[in-house]
Amino acid sequence: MNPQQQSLLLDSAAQFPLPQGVKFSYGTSGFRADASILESTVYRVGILAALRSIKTQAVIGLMITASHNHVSDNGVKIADPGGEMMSQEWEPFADSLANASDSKQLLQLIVEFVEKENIQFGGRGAEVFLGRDTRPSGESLLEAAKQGISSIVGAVSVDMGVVTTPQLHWMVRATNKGAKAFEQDYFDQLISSFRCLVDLIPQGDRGNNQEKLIVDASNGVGGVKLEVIKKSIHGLNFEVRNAGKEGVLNDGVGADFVQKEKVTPHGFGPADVGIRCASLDGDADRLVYFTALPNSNSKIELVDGDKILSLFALFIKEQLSILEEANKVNNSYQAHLGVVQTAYANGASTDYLKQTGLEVVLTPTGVKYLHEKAADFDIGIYFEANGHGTILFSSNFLTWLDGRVNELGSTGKGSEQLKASLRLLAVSKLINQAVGDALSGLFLVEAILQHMGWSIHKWNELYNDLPSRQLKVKVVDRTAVVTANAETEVVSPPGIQEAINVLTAKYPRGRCFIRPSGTEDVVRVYAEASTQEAADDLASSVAKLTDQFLGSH
Ligand SMILES: CC(=O)N[C@H]1[C@@H](OP(=O)(O)O)O[C@H](CO)[C@@H](O)[C@@H]1O
Ligand SMILES: [Mg+2]
Repeated sequence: MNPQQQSLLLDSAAQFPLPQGVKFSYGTSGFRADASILESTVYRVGILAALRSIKTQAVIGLMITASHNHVSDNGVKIADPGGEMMSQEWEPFADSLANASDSKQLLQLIVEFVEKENIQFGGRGAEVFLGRDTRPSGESLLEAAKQGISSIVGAVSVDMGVVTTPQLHWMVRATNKGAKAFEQDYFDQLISSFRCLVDLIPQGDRGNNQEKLIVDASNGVGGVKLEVIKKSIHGLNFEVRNAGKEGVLNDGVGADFVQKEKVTPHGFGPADVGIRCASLDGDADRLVYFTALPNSNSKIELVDGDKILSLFALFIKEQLSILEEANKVNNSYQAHLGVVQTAYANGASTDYLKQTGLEVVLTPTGVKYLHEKAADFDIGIYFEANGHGTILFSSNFLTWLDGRVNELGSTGKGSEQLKASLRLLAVSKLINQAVGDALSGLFLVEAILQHMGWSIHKWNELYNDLPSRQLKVKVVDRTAVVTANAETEVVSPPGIQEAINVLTAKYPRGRCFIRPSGTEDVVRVYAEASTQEAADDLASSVAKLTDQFLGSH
């Protein structure tokens, strides 16, 4: 690093002092905190993004959002060249940068890291795409990010404006693949692949497309984008509520609220009972469906990420079996389909998926783990119960599919196989290949429901969720809980797992695990059993146990 670069960094960093008494940690969702203390963090993540871009020789994304959290919070995270979350190898560097006490220490950390990683300045420079959600603090934090990026000589930032998190990831991925990546290109891809799926629905099966869908947009960026898409999309009748014009972001609205509270969000009333509704979170990377129950005090039937996954898996399996019929003759590609869940997936969903003959893999909580695992398959479908997920297609499989389409299209034969291939290709374009995306997920759900001719009720009846309960326990040191087997077993402190097993065995269909949260200073307890009372009981007795073993605050 030359002296000119070093003095540029020193001068610029001095304008973003670290707030007193806070410790930042790059968790499952990047850095997150009250927006008022985040300027230095976002500035430093700007530097990090520029370095990452030089290292990878590719465009990197920097997103300013705190997703479903309170409107006064904000956060920042990095998208890697393929649009995925930043490599975990760089997380410790992110942590030390964010916590460097002054500009001298910051510079020293950067100099050492640049040397260790052999980051070569003076090549093609760095390019960072910036995005932010609708939070009012986003604008000033964006300035901090720009300053961080421009403190690296030759680095440039491109402001994508107010976008959903998945849009920014998509733009990074598309640009690095040499494709067009403006917002309009994203919309065009969603709209045309949705259209393609709807046009491929066998005649006579189109039933439910006139039934209205209502989308709760959490008063966030997803609502703004849906209103734009609504102007150009055909074949779907939907209304956007909580679009951000009046209400407060994530306040009694949105996917996180609906999934946790299991009641209708603000803006929904008795007139909506029985209607198919969807809910996005604040940065539109989570999606759940619900329908309000009659005479029930706003209670809902929740159709969560597990059921979205099940719907996608069924549809894809159906298309693959059409192709496999033909493969018996052609002896060609055997696509490896797999689904990825976490321990929070409802046990009934895992049983259902296995019974349908699907390969199910569990990973620890956090999208980066699920995404990585899903990428091992030709078609890997992953979802967290909270509604974050997507479908990944391997490039080998897509190349094979393209070839199939050309072959079948030119001979005019095998129209069922041609349609199945075209459907799978359309799904690969509709669904975001970079990260879970509520908008693309929503259009895929809608296309599949139309294809199946299913109502939300029929979809919800795929299986019945086991009653479950989640609790949080504040302990002295949550890192004392060490887990194994995708967080389903505690290996330390010793003895606690045996005690959990004894309690769990008392309840029919009992299942229970504890793990330290990656985003809050708590240990989470999850329990499920055949009745709600039993699930509640099991959760509270394991919470007590956790408290006994780990001591409360
Ligand atoms: C039980 C639960 O919902 N956990 C969430 C939550 O992680 P925790 O590590 O449990 O705090 O936030 C993550 C980031 O948004 C999300 O990936 C995850 O699913
Ligand atoms: Mg989110």
